[in-house]
Order: sequence, then C-alpha cells, then structure tokens
Amino acid sequence: MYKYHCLNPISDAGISRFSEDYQETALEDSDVILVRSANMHEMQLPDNIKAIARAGAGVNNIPLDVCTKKGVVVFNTPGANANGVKEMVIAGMLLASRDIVGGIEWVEKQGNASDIGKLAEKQKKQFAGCEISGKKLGIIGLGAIGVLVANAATHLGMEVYGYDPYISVDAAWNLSRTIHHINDLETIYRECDYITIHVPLTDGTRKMINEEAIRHMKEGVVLLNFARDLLVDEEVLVEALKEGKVKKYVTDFANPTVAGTQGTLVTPHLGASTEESEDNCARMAVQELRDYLEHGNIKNSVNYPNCDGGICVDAGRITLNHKNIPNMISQFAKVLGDAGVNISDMTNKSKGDYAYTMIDVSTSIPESVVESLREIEDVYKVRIVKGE
Ligand SMILES: NC(=O)c1ccc[n+]([C@@H]2O[C@H](COP(=O)([O-])OP(=O)(O)OC[C@H]3O[C@@H](n4cnc5c(N)ncnc54)[C@H](O)[C@@H]3O)[C@@H](O)[C@H]2O)c1
Ligand SMILES: O=C(O)CC[C@@H](O)C(=O)O
Repeated sequence: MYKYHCLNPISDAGISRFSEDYQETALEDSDVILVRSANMHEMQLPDNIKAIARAGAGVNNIPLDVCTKKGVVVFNTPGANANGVKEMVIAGMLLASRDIVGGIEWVEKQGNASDIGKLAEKQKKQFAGCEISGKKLGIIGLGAIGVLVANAATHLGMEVYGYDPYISVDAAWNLSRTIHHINDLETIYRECDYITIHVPLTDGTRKMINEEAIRHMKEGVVLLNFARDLLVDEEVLVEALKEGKVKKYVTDFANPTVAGTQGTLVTPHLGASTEESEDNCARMAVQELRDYLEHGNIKNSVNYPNCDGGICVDAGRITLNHKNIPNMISQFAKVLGDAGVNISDMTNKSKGDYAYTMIDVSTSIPESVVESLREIEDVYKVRIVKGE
C-alpha cells in the first residue's frame, strides 16, 4: 500500500487516478506529498517521504536543497496551468486599458434609477480607455505561459517583443514567427507599452524589476505580474505609480504593499484557479508520483534528472538518489557483485550536482545489500522499487 498526503486541496480529477493500492494518510505516515502553494520551508520532512509533487509550475514554496539532500524527488507540472494564466494576462491587459471595473461599479451604484440609460451615456466618458491592438507588448520569460501569451497577444493585434536567454527548443518551436526575439531587457523596457513577466522566482530573478529597470521603461507603461510578487521591487513600483511613470500594475499577488494602492489591479492568486488548470495539474502530479513510486521513473522533476526505465520486467529494481561525483557506480556494482546479485540493466542520469541510478537485477535483493548501499557516502536514498 502506498500512502499520500495533500497539503492543499487537490482536484479529484487527479486524486481519483490513484489506484486502490493508494491511501491518503497523515503527513508522518506518507510516502509522497501533493502540494499547491502551501509554504513548506519551515516544515520538518519525515524520513519516509520519497517525493513531492507540486500541482503547478512554481516551486519556490518548497525547500529544494533540503529535499535533494534527503533524496526526495520534487516534481512540478510544466504547462498544465499555462492556459489559465494566459487568459488572466489577457484580461489584465484589457482591465488596465479600459476602466471596465470602474464602469461596472458605477452602474451598480445607480441601483434601479429610471434614467440610468441616459445617465450612462453622459457619464461613460470617465471610463473610456484605449485598445491593446497596435500596442507593443514585452514578455520576459518565454516558457509555457510566456509563449501562450505571446501568440494570443499577436492574434489580438499587438506587436510582441520576447526576452528569454534560456528559451527551450520546444518553446521556440511553439512561438509565432512574428514575435521579435530580443536579447536585452533594455529594448523591452524602452519599446514596450505593456510588459508582462513570466519567469520563476529564484535568487537570480528576485527583484529583477527594480528601480533601474523601471527608470528605463516608457512613461505610462502597464506592468503585469502573474509570476511572483518578489520578482518586483514593489516599494519602488508604488512610487512609480504615484509619479505616473507606471500607469497600472496588474498583479496576481495580494500583499499589504499593493492591496488598495492607487494604480494597482490586484487579484488573489487566481491565475491557475480554473477547473481545467486544477484538473490538468492534479492529473499530471498524480501520474508523476505513481510512475516514481511504482516504477522508479522520473519525469518533470526540478531537482533530479529524468529517468525512464519503463516497467521492470526483471526480478528486482533498486534506485539510488546520490551526489553526481566519480566512483559511485563502481561502489554500487561492488556491493551487488559481492552479494552475488546480478545486474541486468543499469541507467545513471545526472542533473547538476545530483544523480539518479536505476539498477535492474535478475535475483532477489537481500536486505544487507540495501543497508550496504545506504552506507555509501553521498548516497541520499536507496529504494527497492521491486523485488523485496
Ligand atoms: N499566478 C499563477 O497562478 C501562476 C500559475 C503558473 C505559474 N506561475 C508563475 O509563473 C512562472 C512561469 O511559469 P511557466 O509555466 O511559464 O514556467 P516555465 O518554466 O515554462 O517558463 C519559465 C521561463 O522563464 C525563463 N527564464 C528563467 N530565468 C529568466 C530570466 N532571468 N530572464 C528571462 N527568462 C527567464 C525560462 O527560460 C523559461 O523559459 C512560474 O515559475 C510561477 O512562479 C504563476
Ligand atoms: O496552485 C495554484 O493555485 C497556483 C499555482 C501557481 O502559482 C504556479 O506556480 O503554478
């Protein structure tokens, strides 16, 4: 029986894909964790945890270093909620361009006034705005969301400038040919009427929209942030809103600095809150966990390499999460050889400083072998996937 624990509500479209061999349990008893935005940084991770699946894209709520050194594989669900966010970004650009919200509120205030139609015609000019068609949109980060926003904005008549020095081949293939590929952020800042940011929050991207960046932007620019609030120096941004340098700040992250501040349009982290996105993320997350628990396969991990050994057809399968340093494989082979365990297949993959080894064997695996493998320095986790 495998055991899972959910730190946030996870769509039943995914949970229902756990077979009868799975049971929801308390954190301390579980093998794997499903999470959305719950902050895990202060959490004590029980030793039995083997994997965490983030039903979403951003993993800044998960202590990756701690997990990696405990041999805990962290998955996310790339692209599964990208369409939901894309639609919010388009809505954000429209809401920032025309005072639709102000207009709706005005009508609500009139109640059932009999002359409301006449009044509306008189008052409507205060809610007028501009169209997005023909304007320049700068997109920072051309991943799953950035590409969808770029293509949709192009179809809405915008001229799109895209910046992503690390763009993946897949993303590049999916990008409309009409998009200007920009190699420096200054061009985006100088040229664009709307700028939207779609990069992960890391030490390298924290506060990338700072005083200097804003200084280079066009007067009256609209800034959209559906990625993470800490990407923007919001203290500086609020000043820029007061001065009119930035016309509107559309953000999906409510916090005391921006909530209720003049010039902001703030939503409560709604980007991925659609039935479709929640279902897609949950389905992908559960699939990743099952493939890892049942077969030892890794797909879409942010801290360990992809590894696909399919279904084990031999007597046993052992997996090891370890440091990516010389002499590890020979130590594993020696332990198995000394115990008379024959290796029938072996895969070793690495990602940066960390590696994952999958060994299929043609005989059963004695407990003493597992213990010896665990004793090897810089081995973080040893798992018998099959053949105990
Ligand atoms: N508001 C929401 O509900 C919501 C939903 C999904 C994702 N997000 C946030 O949006 C982020 C992006 O999501 P995604 O699905 O597009 O992720 P993704 O991984 O598909 O794309 C991120 C892109 O950013 C690029 N990048 C990284 N550093 C960069 C830099 N310094 N400059 C320019 N580009 C850089 C990467 O090369 C990649 O192409 C997530 O990390 C998450 O924080 C928010
Ligand atoms: O789970 C959510 O609602 C938000 C997800 C989003 O922030 C993400 O990074 O994918």
